[in-house]
Amino acid sequence: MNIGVLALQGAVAEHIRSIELAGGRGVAVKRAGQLAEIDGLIIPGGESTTIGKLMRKYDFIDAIRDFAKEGKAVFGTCAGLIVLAERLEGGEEPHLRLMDMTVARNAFGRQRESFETDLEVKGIDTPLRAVFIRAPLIKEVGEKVEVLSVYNDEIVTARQGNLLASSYHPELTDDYRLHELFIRMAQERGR
Ligand SMILES: NC(=O)CC[C@H](N)C(=O)O
Repeated sequence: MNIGVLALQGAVAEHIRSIELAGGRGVAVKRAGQLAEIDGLIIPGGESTTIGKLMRKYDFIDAIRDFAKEGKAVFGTCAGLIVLAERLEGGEEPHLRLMDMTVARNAFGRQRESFETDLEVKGIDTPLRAVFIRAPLIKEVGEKVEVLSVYNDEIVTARQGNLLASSYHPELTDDYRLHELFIRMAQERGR
């Protein structure tokens, strides 16, 4: 499976490493034309406002929306989750509007800006090591969205068909099982 990582800003090399550990081929995606060559796309963590601006500038908005509507898999991590959301709290302009969820940015506040924890995730047999960095939270989801994990009663991993989202950074540890799950999602389209 060729898995692209949107390479406009953020944690690109780390995702490529995790994709390769999970048995996929990682590709840095810098132009919208490259979407034709990949089976799944990861939108990395970083700064969502910046990623959104660059996506508009380099014509990625409609291109990624079409890619997802064809049934190809898309995975947003941290800032990437914010970019996937249909709605953002605080009246901020959403970006791709693909996943039926309302997201709060920087939802952990200053005291707990960054931390690591072990998370139960549906579909993964033992807890996943997760790194949260100024992480967003999913405040509300539509009926097509399946909640895959919660942390302190808040939703931090979710799936809607071919779309996957995590509040945390799964690429900053050696635990690449969420990348394995995503590669399986990308394979489902190929059948
Ligand atoms: N680690 C991250 O991706 C942080 C996301 C950042 N807080 C944002 O709003 O874009």
